[in-house]
Amino acid sequence: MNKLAFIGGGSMAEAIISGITAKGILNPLDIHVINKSDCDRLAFLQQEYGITPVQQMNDLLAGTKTVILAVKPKDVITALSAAKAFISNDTLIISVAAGVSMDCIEKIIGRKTSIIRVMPNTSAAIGKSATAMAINELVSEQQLSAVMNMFQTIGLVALVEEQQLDAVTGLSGSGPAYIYYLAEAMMTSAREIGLEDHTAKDLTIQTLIGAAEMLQSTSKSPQLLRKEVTSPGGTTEAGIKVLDQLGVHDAVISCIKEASRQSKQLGENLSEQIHLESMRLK
Ligand SMILES: NC(=O)C1=CN([C@@H]2O[C@H](COP(=O)(O)OP(=O)(O)OC[C@H]3O[C@@H](n4cnc5c(N)ncnc54)[C@H](OP(=O)(O)O)[C@@H]3O)[C@@H](O)[C@H]2O)C=CC1
Ligand SMILES: O=C(O)[C@@H]1CCC=N1
Repeated sequence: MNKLAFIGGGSMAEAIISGITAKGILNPLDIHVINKSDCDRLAFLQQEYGITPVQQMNDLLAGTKTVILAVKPKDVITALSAAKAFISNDTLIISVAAGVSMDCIEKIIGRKTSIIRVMPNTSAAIGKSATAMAINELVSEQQLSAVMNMFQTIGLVALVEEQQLDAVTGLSGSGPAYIYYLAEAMMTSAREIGLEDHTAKDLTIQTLIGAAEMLQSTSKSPQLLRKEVTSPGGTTEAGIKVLDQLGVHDAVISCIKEASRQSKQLGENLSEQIHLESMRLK
């Protein structure tokens, strides 16, 4: 891969760019990025990572066979409609857009091409993304291997079926936000019970890192690890009792199911929009 084109230079594009430039797998100048209108953002990405900002879609897609679609689902039709004239049968489209099916992408560009749907998360910025990807039947072994390699430089990669991507989105695509939500609550409580901000922050972060690394490095289940922290009649038991009374376990399950449902909904909304547009043109 000698040129990589990003349609959309927002948070997710930055996380991927940050991760792959840090690993040096591509010359930053070979990463070309276009936005809808935010030129300041492109200038920032250029200054921070050395990418090449682009203003016109034909310039973005000239001389590349690999495009990363990194716009919000609601912007996919406009973005791909502007791109489709410059997309050929051997272009590989890598889409990170939540919920947007390969079928929708093919309908918008009006042809079949290789498509890889990828659901990374923003921890890609530090090489720690939990990424899942699904491929269509036109993706060659060489394309899959190149894209797997690229995303493996920014974290763990799992290959899944396309219909599993909504579940992935609810779990690990949105997942960092759930952990930040927990961290916010831990830090707020720490301040309220008398700790300095910097101490609360350091202890919270180290507790999250330590717990995550314990989960990764031992074969013990989360339940067993939790039991090991919980002394009968002790502090943890008192705290967890409150979480149970407040239904936090069930709330987390509902949260992930709802995020996954919304991923599906975003895809359905787009599909409906494409259908209405095709009826209008008839
Ligand atoms: N953020 C996350 O944690 C994750 C996001 N995703 C997915 O990644 C995608 C992007 O999300 P995110 O980066 O957060 O969104 P952002 O809003 O941060 O970025 C979207 C970018 O797309 C650009 N854009 C919009 N329309 C067009 C267009 N027609 N042509 C070119 N560029 C365009 C915007 O440019 P401008 O500002 O000029 O309008 C903006 O820079 C979404 O589909 C989301 O589902 C997937 C996994 C995790
Ligand atoms: O919130 C969103 O829609 C995107 C998809 C996964 C994470 N962020």
